[in-house]
Amino acid sequence: MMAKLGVYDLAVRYGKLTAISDLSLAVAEGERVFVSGPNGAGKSSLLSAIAGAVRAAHGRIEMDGEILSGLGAEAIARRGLSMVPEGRRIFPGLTVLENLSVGTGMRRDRSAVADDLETVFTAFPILRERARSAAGALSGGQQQMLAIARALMTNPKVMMVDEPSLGLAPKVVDEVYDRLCQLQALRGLTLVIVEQSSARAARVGGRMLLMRGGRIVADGDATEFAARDLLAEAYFGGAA
Ligand SMILES: Nc1ncnc2c1ncn2[C@@H]1O[C@H](COP(=O)(O)OP(=O)(O)OP(=O)(O)O)[C@@H](O)[C@H]1O
Repeated sequence: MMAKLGVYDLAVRYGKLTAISDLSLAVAEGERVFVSGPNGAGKSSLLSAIAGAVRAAHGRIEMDGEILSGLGAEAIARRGLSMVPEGRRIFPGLTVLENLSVGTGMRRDRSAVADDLETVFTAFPILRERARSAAGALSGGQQQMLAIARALMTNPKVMMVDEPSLGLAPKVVDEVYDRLCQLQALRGLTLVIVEQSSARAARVGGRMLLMRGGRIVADGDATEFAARDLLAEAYFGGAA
């Protein structure tokens, strides 16, 4: 079967620094894939290259067999792939509604935009309640929901989320993942999520990739990684 998302022999460089090398990856439609690994492993670079936010030095990226590499970020988003960047990057001075409307300008199907707005408000009722509030006045968890909701406004088939847990309390992280999983089920989304915690990934469930030095060094079910990390913690006291 053709992969929903295919990455072939990808390399990303920043000047002399190689952030990603020889990376290949196939993600099936509807799959949930966690990407883990230490700081600097290349997780954000992988997502950014797929989304067209950074240029690949070489390699090929395909969605549904169509080549995405070389297209700009907006063209890629229009084809149904969107990214929620690390640190959320919402516009704090704009209202929630204005934040959600950013990026819908490129779409001509206004009634579909209204439908998508309704869908995200149904998925995140708090955003409907706070529609006229400044985004900067939302809590951290609500800002993360807004960032996810904004990415949904381009009606993606594949969504990538860079560290949704960052800076959030565990209970809030639970809620963010509950919403993400609901949305995935509802829309048949394919999800790629950067998540440092194997325990968290195992709890949510899915496949997990471990990156190190710009490569994928392990690929399996998240529960296996969590079990391994627990074992390492028991032996080495948390140095996993
Ligand atoms: N814009 C950039 N310019 C130069 N070097 C960069 C840039 N972005 C990332 N790097 C470097 O590329 C390597 C991979 O970084 P990347 O952010 O992709 O890793 P990461 O696994 O997402 O790490 P983190 O968890 O810290 O975000 C690191 O050595 C980083 O310093």
